[in-house]
Amino acid sequence: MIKVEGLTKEYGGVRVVDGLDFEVRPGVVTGFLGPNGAGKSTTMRLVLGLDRPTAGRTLVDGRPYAELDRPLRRVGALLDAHALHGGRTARGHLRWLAAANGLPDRRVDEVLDQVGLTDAAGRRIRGFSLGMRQRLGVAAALLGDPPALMLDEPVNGLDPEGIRWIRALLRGLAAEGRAVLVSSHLMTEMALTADHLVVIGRGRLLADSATAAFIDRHGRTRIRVRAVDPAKLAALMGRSGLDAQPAADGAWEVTGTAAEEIAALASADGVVLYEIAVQQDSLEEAFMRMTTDSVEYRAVAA
Ligand SMILES: Nc1ncnc2c1ncn2[C@@H]1O[C@H](COP(=O)(O)OP(=O)(O)OP(=O)(O)O)[C@@H](O)[C@H]1O
Repeated sequence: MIKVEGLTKEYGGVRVVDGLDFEVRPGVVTGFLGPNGAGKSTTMRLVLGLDRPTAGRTLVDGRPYAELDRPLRRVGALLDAHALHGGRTARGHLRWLAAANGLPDRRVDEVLDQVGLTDAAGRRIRGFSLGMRQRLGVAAALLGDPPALMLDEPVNGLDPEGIRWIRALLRGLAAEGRAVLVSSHLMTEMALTADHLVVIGRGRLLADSATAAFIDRHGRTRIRVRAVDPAKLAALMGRSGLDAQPAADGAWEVTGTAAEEIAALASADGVVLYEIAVQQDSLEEAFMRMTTDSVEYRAVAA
């Protein structure tokens, strides 16, 4: 379990993380979302003790990172896939990490296999594609078989097959009871991967809820209807007082009411419907709706 308590970080008087409180629970993939510059990477760096908080604290298994004995066994992290020593081989890099953390050498081959890099194990990292570097970073995070994982943009640079692989991996790790925190800008991917979301903007907590509940709360639900006689439907929509907008294809989109109510209205008016569909906003739409203020603030500040 990872805990963030009253976490605040200022750089040169600018507050980039502002009183954050949240938990990353075991058995769940928690998506960490926020517009560019919201403070996600800074928060992860603070959890890993790579920087000091201005106020507040972060805990891994109830202890600050600096107090962890063999930290790779407690929390694995993928931060910046570029920050690798290019002259080393993949296996050499992992062996060095394993040795530094008192981990057995056999873990190196296990994690290379787990991330699909066995065939490239003897190659120098400088020749790796971004996708291969991401896989190597994931291997390093898994090396200590830790109960908690933090991955910053792990799908960055991965092809569709790689993205599916990460999704399955993260879900599998959570299913094993691990706490998984993952940031990404790919909303469709997050909607498929994360059970829970922590959303921040300007360093502050904007939402901490189940993914489905977040979409319910911040997204809109539209009922899309089409009738055999479009003119009759248009007249009904005009009279109904509903929040209805015509779509380009002759359909109408209605918000703020239930599908049953529209069906009943149409039936009472003799309007024959041949399409009635409930459409919910995607995670991306819900996210954009909730973070607009945050984005605007930064645009002005910039
Ligand atoms: N070492 C540093 N010195 C000064 N400012 C910093 C430092 N690290 C981060 N910042 C600033 O803190 C803010 C938050 O950055 P951070 O990288 O944590 O955001 P992010 O949410 O991860 O963004 P992105 O989605 O773009 O990766 C940014 O305005 C950034 O410029």
